[in-house]
Amino acid sequence: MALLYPARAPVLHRPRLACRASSVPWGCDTDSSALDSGIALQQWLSQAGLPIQKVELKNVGAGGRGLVSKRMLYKGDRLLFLPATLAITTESEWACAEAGKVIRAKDLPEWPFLACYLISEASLGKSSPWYPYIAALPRRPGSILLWTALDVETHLSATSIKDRALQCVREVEDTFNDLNKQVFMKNREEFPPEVFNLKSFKWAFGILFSRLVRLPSLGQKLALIPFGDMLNHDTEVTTFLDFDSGSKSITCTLDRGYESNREVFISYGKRSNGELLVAYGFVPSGKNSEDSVSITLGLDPADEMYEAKLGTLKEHGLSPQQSYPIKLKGWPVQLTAFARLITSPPSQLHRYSELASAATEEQGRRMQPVFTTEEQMKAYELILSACKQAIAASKNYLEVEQGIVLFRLIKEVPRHGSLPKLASALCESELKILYRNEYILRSELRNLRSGKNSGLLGKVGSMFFRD
Ligand SMILES: C[S@@+](CC[C@H](N)C(=O)[O-])C[C@H]1O[C@@H](n2cnc3c(N)ncnc32)[C@H](O)[C@@H]1O
Repeated sequence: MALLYPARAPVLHRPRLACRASSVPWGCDTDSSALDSGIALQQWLSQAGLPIQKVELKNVGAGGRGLVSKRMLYKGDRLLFLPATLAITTESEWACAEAGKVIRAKDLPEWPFLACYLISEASLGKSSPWYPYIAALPRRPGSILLWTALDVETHLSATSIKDRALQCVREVEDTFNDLNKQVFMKNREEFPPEVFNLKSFKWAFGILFSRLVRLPSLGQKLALIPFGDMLNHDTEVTTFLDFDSGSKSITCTLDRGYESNREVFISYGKRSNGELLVAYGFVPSGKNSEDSVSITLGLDPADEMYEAKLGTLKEHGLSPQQSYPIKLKGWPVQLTAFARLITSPPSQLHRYSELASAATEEQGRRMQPVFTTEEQMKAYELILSACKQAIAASKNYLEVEQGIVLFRLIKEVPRHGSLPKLASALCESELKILYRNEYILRSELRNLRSGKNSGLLGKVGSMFFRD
């Protein structure tokens, strides 16, 4: 691939393999040394060409460190102007050239490539040109990778993100196992096991999950942006980091003004609270209009039309179990179509294909299958029962957890990290969405039974939302 911009590391220095530090993890302890290493990072960046900033690194409470305005900032102001050479991408030069040569020859996807790069540079300690940056990275990056599979099972079972969380942990482990077999074990001199192991891989992936950004102006290229990655997320903000071809630097343009000494935020993308927990290890406390709960419906194996429905679903690229995101404003039209198919009697065989098509992401946006009142009611009853089950699971988790918290307070048993707290916050935000949808569904069903159109759904048999 052609070089998009010069990608040399700031200080060119090629350490020998023997320089690798043997212990993992790297980075700083966010409770104590975080701000010091962050300030050292700022000094290093200024020497390497980062202009004087309108924001400075400070402790900001819930978000750990963040960037705070040094003076009044206005909508449209641009921040950072970080020279592109100070961003870590797949084009950055490897301080350990031998390891870089092996990895480049494997033509890896960006994520595992960058994970290997980060481990390689981190293990070189001060011999890596990125040392001041790596020293300021959290030793325990907040992402689901800090959790064990048992933690996820214990604390996220009542939430709709559990499967995604488990899949995420599994995929990172599988990627490590593949690389270990295919690359590390075959090149032990460049990839010693005390450095390239599952623990360091999870650390690197945790850093990538919680800090990597896509740069739209560079064809969605992935990059770690020192200092820019100290910006915390706000669900209402739309500002994002990008490469600016005029200044040949990474900047962001503010979508709003900030008074002096206020934390400045960017957006990590449109994500539900569950997705933020999995990738970034936090649940936002305020409103999140992108928040959603995944509702899963499935074909009933006892349905006499099971095979016919299954075949139709397959034809449309759907599985016998499908998950759809429901939001505060309601559920997607595709979910109604899927529920309609599941509840369809044999006499409706001729409509199965139409319903399966309307249950797909693509077609659901355009199609408006017409339902009779009775058909609509059956579909809503099914969705309502899925909501009720999810509500019961969340309430149960919160009750048990609150009981345990009381027990912990009495016994002064330390909590295991903040997992229960995060899981409880997620359960509470999911419950809000579930209760709202339960309310809408009940009202709709009441109105359908009495032959009234509630106005909540607009036209009966029409849509709820089409994103
Ligand atoms: C890109 S880093 C931002 C810098 C980070 N605060 C630090 O001290 O290194 C992303 C991490 O910041 C924290 N974070 C970002 N936005 C947050 C928010 N709105 N609430 C709580 N934590 C947040 C999470 O730990 C997340 O994994």
